[in-house]
Amino acid sequence: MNTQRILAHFQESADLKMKSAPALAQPISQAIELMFGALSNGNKILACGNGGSAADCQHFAAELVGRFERERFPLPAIALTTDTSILTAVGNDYSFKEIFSKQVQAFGQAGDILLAISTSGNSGNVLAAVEAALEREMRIVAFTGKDGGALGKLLTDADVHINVQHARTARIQEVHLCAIHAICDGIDVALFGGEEE
Ligand SMILES: O=C(CO)[C@@H](O)[C@H](O)[C@H](O)[C@H](O)COP(=O)(O)O
Ligand SMILES: [Zn+2]
Repeated sequence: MNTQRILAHFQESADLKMKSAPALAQPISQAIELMFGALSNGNKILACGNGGSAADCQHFAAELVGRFERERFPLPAIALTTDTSILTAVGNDYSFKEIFSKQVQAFGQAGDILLAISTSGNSGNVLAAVEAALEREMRIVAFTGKDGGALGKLLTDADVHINVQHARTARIQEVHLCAIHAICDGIDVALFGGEEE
């Protein structure tokens, strides 16, 4: 295969990251403050998304429960994408739309955070989870792409919206992962202090 096509993936990904950074720095900083505040109060973070975004939820939870770059105590974050018995039972007995919202109703408490990831902003199960979380007085950190979709419109001023304005799902996800790592780093800096860069 012509390597030009492969090089173009790297170029587009790098370009979008650089183009997105100025607009995303502020909401990422707000997400760090919101999450650090919740964790400091004894609250937890739940995370939901589909496909590659489900993997991002698990990636994020692993870095909070395990560690990111610094040795520290475990922080409470749960990916709602992993328990196949819950996912299949709720999907089978109720609907696929409810696979995350039922878990938010089961585990979510006021003051907890829902990390909701959808590149289209239109996945029904993520929207239902956000609605359930808002009903429980949780706050939302939403990662979206494109125009933010219906998810962007559900958010309140108390929530955080990290929107990557691009049409291509893969590219949006690559920026989401960079933002997730920036949040993990920011939480560690909030806990332990760090070099201001
Ligand atoms: O990873 C990818 C594409 O890169 C896919 O698995 C993708 O995540 C799936 O098509 C998702 O169902 C898309 O959902 P969403 O991001 O629009 O909420
Ligand atoms: Zn993918």
